[in-house]
Amino acid sequence: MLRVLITDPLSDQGIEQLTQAPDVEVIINTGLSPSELLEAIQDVDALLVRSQTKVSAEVIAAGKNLKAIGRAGVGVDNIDIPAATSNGVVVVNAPDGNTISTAEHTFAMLISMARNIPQGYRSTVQGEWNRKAFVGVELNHKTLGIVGLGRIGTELSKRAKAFNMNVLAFDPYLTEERAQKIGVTKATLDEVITSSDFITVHTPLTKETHHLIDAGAFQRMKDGVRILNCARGGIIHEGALYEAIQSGKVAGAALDVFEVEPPGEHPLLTLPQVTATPHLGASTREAQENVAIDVVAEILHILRDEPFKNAVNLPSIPPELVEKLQPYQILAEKLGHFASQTTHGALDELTITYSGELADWDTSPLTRIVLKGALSHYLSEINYVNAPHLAKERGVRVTEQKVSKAQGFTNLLTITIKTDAHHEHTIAGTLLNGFGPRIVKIDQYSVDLQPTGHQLLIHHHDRPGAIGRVGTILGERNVNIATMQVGRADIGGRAIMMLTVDKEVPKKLLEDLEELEEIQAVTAIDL
Ligand SMILES: NC(=O)c1ccc[n+]([C@@H]2O[C@H](COP(=O)([O-])OP(=O)(O)OC[C@H]3O[C@@H](n4cnc5c(N)ncnc54)[C@H](O)[C@@H]3O)[C@@H](O)[C@H]2O)c1
Ligand SMILES: O=C(O)CC[C@@H](O)C(=O)O
Repeated sequence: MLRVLITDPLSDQGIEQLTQAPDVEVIINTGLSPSELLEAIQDVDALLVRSQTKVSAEVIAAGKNLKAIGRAGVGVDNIDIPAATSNGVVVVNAPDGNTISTAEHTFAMLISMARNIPQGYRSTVQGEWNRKAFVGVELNHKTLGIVGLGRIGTELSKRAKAFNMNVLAFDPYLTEERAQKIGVTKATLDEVITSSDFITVHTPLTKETHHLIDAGAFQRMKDGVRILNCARGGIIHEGALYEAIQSGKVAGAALDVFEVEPPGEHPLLTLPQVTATPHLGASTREAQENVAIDVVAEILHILRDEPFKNAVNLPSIPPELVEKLQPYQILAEKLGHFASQTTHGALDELTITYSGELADWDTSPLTRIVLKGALSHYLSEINYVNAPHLAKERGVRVTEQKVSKAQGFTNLLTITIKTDAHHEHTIAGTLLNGFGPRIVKIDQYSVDLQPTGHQLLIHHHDRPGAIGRVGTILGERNVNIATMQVGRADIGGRAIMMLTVDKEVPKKLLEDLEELEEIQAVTAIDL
């Protein structure tokens, strides 16, 4: 049974998907203290959170069975991603489900700030009728500066244009072509800062964006500028914003997020120019349903070893590529696993050559899988999330090569492995239409082998009787040979036998085979 722990409030629709899954046990435990979380995480396969639960390195390390962390929403700054990666835990989020809600919320805050709606409401319910104190500004022809033109920034720009605003956007990944398509003006950060009447941030909180809008930036802004943050507390320096409002430079600020949440008795909240909401950007029925459904579907895919798309600590793969590469997954993993079992010593270098149709695709996901296969011989806690990280940590040099010719095959995946004991082996495999994965080459020998079960790779001299003697010894010890292939470099020279046997071959039997005069080496390989 797969155990999924939910520690933040999640929409019922998402939870239902889990409770209806016959292979899943759902544990809902919200509002846990850090020590309670350390206890609760111990034997679960997946953890589902929103933004409240702090998923620290300690929490991840305590999750001995933890395979996936799902974030019902976009921002994953409450999750220690490097710790998840090195522990082989996939982190998935639900990046699309709350985009519209957050863009609408930001726009709602923008209009209400321009027209002093919260201030006017507060005054009116207090019995005042003060029409002079709350004179606002129009949005028409004003400039909105957007920092971060991702999903939310883009949706916001559409709403701003509908109100006849000029939109300036700064995003390091924004091309001129995309800016034109969206209908915004591509700008530098400085242009956004110096030319906007309203400035809104929609970036993630990273080392680069932390305090991106600081005292220096406020000084360069237009007098009477209005500021919005519906992304993450910390992108705007709160102390500098306070000073800029006090000095009259900034006419208003609308904040949905704070550096520390809840902000408590925050100085900014004492200022009448500041309107605030308690991190409500994604708080609509629709957004919460969307993100819960999306993230639960992803978690189920991961736990069931099915393809998934929204991993934060894995590069995203376009669906059409997932479809193309999926049939190669078993081949890639088995080849990696095979190659590592044929060598002695610590893995030093791994060269993966993609030939034929494979040469035209982005094969980096297959490289992860080859690495996982190769390293699983050495490391038990390996998966395709942490495989590149663990390979790098151990100093394994990984090289990918692409060759359009595939030696007569439509596709060919070749792995060359070198160890510090100067062992080098090459193994190649292909995907045969209708027949699945096949190993077709071991070093210089051509073979045709299904990469499955217990295998014996025997290096020997090509002499009469050698094959018979191996068969006799195996038969005497009750080891049944299912298939056998022989390959040789030249008559009477070096040769290999590749045997598929029905059970694991005991070490003593391997040693006895090696005692035979014609035999040079015997390696048991489990695939
Ligand atoms: N208030 C809420 O409830 C709420 C809801 C959803 C998302 N969010 C937050 O909103 C933010 C944006 O979400 P999104 O879904 O649009 O994300 P996104 O990934 O689609 O967009 C982020 C954009 O920021 C850009 N960016 C990164 N670093 C930058 C930098 N230094 N300067 C300028 N641009 C930079 C990226 O290129 C990207 O285009 C995130 O921080 C997310 O956590 C808040
Ligand atoms: O869980 C929430 O409501 C906040 C979500 C939001 O901050 C996000 O980054 O997706």
